[in-house]
Amino acid sequence: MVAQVIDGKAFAAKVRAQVADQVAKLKEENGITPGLAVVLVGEDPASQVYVRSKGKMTVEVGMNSYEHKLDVDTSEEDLLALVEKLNNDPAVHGILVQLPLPKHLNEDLVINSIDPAKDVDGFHISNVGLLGTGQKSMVPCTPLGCLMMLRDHHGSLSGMDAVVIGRSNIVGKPMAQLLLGDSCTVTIAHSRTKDLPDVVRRADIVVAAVGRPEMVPGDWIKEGATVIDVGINRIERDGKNKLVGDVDYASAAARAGAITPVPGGVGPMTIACLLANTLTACCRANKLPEPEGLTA
Ligand SMILES: NC(=O)C1=CN([C@@H]2O[C@H](COP(=O)(O)OP(=O)(O)OC[C@H]3O[C@@H](n4cnc5c(N)ncnc54)[C@H](OP(=O)(O)O)[C@@H]3O)[C@@H](O)[C@H]2O)C=CC1
Ligand SMILES: Nc1nc(=O)c2c([nH]1)NC[C@@H]1CN(c3ccc(C(=O)N[C@@H](CCC(=O)O)C(=O)O)cc3)C=[N+]21
Repeated sequence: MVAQVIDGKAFAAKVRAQVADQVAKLKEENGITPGLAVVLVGEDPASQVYVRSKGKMTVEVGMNSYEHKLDVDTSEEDLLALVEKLNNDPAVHGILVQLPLPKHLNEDLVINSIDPAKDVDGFHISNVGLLGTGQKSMVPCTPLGCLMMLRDHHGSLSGMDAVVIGRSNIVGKPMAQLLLGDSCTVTIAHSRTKDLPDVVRRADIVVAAVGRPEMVPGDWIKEGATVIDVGINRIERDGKNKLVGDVDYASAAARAGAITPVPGGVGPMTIACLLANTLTACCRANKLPEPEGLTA
């Protein structure tokens, strides 16, 4: 089987166009412009790239972008004070604190200090609890993007066997919750999983979120399965810097029914969903109807 390529880049452009339409409508009919604040502590080069491209796309869909770049040795007190200021700023509808934070800062404490209504990453314990109990919440962007692509490709996911490799709070766990919400039979695999190849071979849907370059080979993939590759790994090959996923693309594409590429798959969808979440947060804050098709 030769897999159909799921074009995350094109899908993300469609989502952003939908967001842009709604933003224009909000401005025209209600005089409101959604605002997204992104906080970056330190100078990690990869994080700087993401923050820059988030800012650019935020402006492209007609929203206001507020970037806060703090010194690598910023104190927890100062960071919490900035979050509090953004919580109280009516022009800010979404707040994202770029992770990972430098080691001296308590990530859980900082994330849980964000107003849950502005937590467009969906990482606040209150949003995690709402998602886990099937209530309206802010849904983490990367898993939401993966779910949108899966629903678009399959229609219903009901009854499918899904294996999520990775159990992080930002990808693996919320991804599993969303798949369960769509009535998949969900297995969460991790570094202690026994017989990972056999576990993956059972899956109709494989979501790989590990952070190990090309770890999943094609012979783990059931013929015709759908493969969603979340991994973003920078490697050097033939003297060149390359971006690869957690899946060995060539061998997996030879067996899968559909597969997301890296780059151009999950990454662009993550940013599109961040903008969608900011729009949703803005509508909720102003007690306006929520955009359709942009939430889980
Ligand atoms: N495209 C996008 O928008 C995004 C991409 N990413 C990328 O996704 C990847 C995962 O990110 P994240 O979830 O934050 O990573 P984490 O490092 O937080 O989690 C990795 C998970 O993989 C598991 N794992 C590690 N080694 C193995 C192994 N050999 N076999 C099975 N499982 C293993 C770990 O298990 P254990 O818990 O037992 O240690 C852990 O649960 C990274 O490449 C990251 O860059 C992340 C966010 C967004
Ligand atoms: N609070 C927080 N929220 C996040 O959502 C968050 C975070 N912290 N920290 C880092 C990870 C990673 N992440 C990516 C977003 C977009 C691409 C992306 O657009 N990737 C492009 C390629 C980009 C490139 O070339 O480097 C692609 O896959 O096509 C990748 C990774 C969001 N994260």
